Amino acid sequence: MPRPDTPLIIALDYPDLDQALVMADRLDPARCRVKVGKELFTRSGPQILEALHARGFEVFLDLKFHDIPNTVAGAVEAAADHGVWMINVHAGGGRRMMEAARERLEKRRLTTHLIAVTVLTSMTREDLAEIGIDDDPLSQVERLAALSQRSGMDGVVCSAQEATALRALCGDTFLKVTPGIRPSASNGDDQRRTLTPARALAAGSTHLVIGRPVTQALDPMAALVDVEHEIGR
Ligand SMILES: O=C(O)c1cc(=O)[nH]c(=O)n1[C@@H]1O[C@H](COP(=O)(O)O)[C@@H](O)[C@H]1O
Repeated sequence: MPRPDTPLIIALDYPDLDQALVMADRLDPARCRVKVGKELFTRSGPQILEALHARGFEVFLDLKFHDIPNTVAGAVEAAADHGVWMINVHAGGGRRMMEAARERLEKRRLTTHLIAVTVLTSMTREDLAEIGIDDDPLSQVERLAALSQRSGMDGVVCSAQEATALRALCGDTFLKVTPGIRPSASNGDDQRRTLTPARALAAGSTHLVIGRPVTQALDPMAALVDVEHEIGR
């Protein structure tokens, strides 16, 4: 199966396997990747990964591990053993945690992409202040992205609003996976640091994570085609 030549990752945020697969069956694995997150994986377990792989999809398993180094290294190894395309940890777990995750994958020669979440796209400067970080999201994202790169991550999750700054800081090949993508007509839901698909790509995002604007649309496929047109695909 050739790698899909697309930056699009569709978030299958559904409460069970059946609903997720109804959506997956309407998508083309040559035109997008899919993301399995905490709710779906907690309900369905690895079965959903097998079902998506059988349909030819590359899967981002988004479980955002954040724990002591030894625990995260084991969790990352278990996730990568499912043969997924990408997995993630929280950069806030620190250098030793990220290095332990990277070392475990290297020891096992597992080639899944390993990236770190910087500042969640739902968070604002005020949210950061409430957890004791008196700084703007961009500065905190830059700090965590630099640490992630030094700790052996392949890239980060950030808002597309920070992608241009991270391109300058970490280079073109460092992955910038950006959720919080909102076509101009849609509302932001619980997201706070958003950008449209076209502006996100122009800013330097390497991958766009899109959930509700597609999955909750009256016609999900039409919504996806609109996004593809917007980014010139
Ligand atoms: O790691 C993620 O994927 C993630 C990080 C982040 O900072 N913000 C964020 O929204 N996400 C995920 O990206 C998806 C965004 O979905 P929508 O807001 O519905 O487009 C959800 O599955 C989130 O769990």
